[in-house]
Amino acid sequence: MTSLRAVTRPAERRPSPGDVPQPRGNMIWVGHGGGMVGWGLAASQTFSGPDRFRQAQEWFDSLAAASTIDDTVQSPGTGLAAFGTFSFSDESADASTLTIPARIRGWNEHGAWETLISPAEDTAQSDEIEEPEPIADFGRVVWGPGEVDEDRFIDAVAETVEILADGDIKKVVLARDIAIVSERPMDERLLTARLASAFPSCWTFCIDGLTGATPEMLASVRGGHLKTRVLAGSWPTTGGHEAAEYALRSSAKDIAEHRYASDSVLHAIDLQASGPVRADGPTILHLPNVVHLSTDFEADLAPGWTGLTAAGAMHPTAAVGGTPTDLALDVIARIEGLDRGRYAAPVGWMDAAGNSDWALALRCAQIDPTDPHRARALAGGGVMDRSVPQQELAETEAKFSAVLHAFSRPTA
Ligand SMILES: C=C(O[C@H]1C=CC=C(C(=O)O)[C@@H]1O)C(=O)O
Repeated sequence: MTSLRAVTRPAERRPSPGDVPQPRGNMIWVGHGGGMVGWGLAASQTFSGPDRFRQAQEWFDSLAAASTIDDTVQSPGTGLAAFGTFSFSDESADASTLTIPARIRGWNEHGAWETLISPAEDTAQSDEIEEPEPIADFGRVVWGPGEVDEDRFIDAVAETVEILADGDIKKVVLARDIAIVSERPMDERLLTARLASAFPSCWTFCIDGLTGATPEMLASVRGGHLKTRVLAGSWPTTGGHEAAEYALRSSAKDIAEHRYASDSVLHAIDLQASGPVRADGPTILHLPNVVHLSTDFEADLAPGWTGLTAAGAMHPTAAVGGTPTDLALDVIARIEGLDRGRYAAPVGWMDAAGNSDWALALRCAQIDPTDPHRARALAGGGVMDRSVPQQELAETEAKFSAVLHAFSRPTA
């Protein structure tokens, strides 16, 4: 087992996107009053199959136990920290990964810090930073149908509605994808800066080229306390926020759709909690492009649970899978026509003190690892027996507009 040495010291200021030296290969997390940017490689591991979350936790725990951590800041994310993305499906061709960068710069409401991570035997850590490559716009960006075009998505929703009419399956979440092509290589620093400023109430991320701003949190853990935000039930804000909120509040289909998602999370948290689970919702979450029904849960985790294993046990919630889970996943595998890759699965970070944020990778695009001019974005929605295919399509369009905003806004 590799052993590492992580040294964290206070920093004078929070990093700006221009401090990150490279356009791609970064680990970026921004949201809710703090953030971290990481680059370089100290250690990395891939995981696969149904057991991938537990494997990842064990790998990180053993590495942390073998490593030396010298941390004078002692805040969430300081010391030894890893960033990760996980595949949606147990059978996905995409690997799930944890990566520990060589350098992390972070900030929160208490201040800023820097962590250098190197092999334990390197006693002289260098804090020299290479000259940053200038941030460059990607020029003209075009997008079009991916593997599942609009007609195919409409057919898939209609077919699913027929299946749901039998009553055994209550809800299935179906997604479609679009292909994005840029004139010049995509720059993660620019994409995440745009997303973080346009969606301040979301968690903006870029890990392994998976880049987005998600409003949904599976497991945010601080000092053993878990917070979860479940979203399901949506209305596009194309006709204004007030009209969207009214439509959502009075839609029996969306209220039922939300209930399935929040119940699925509550059942999982009940098994993970050491005491009572507090719920707050459903309330309405306003985003620029869409409004959602939203419920927050909080609980103290029982011994043995971590943010990652809790997120893994919740996954896939009925916000991205369906109800009942197994039957819904079966319909998705038969009808959707996509490998979802890391879309709609946990994305986030963890530290050796047990703090973590594992969000659901929604409103995101995966930059092609072999061609930085290309990315694939996915978006979906909950299909119920009352769903209208054209409305579900419009919902995915509104959801796509979040990530497309980051690709399309002209530079100032
Ligand atoms: C599956 C997605 O959204 C989920 C989260 C919020 C609302 C949803 C809905 O109303 O269908 C979905 O459950 C997506 O954004 O791709």
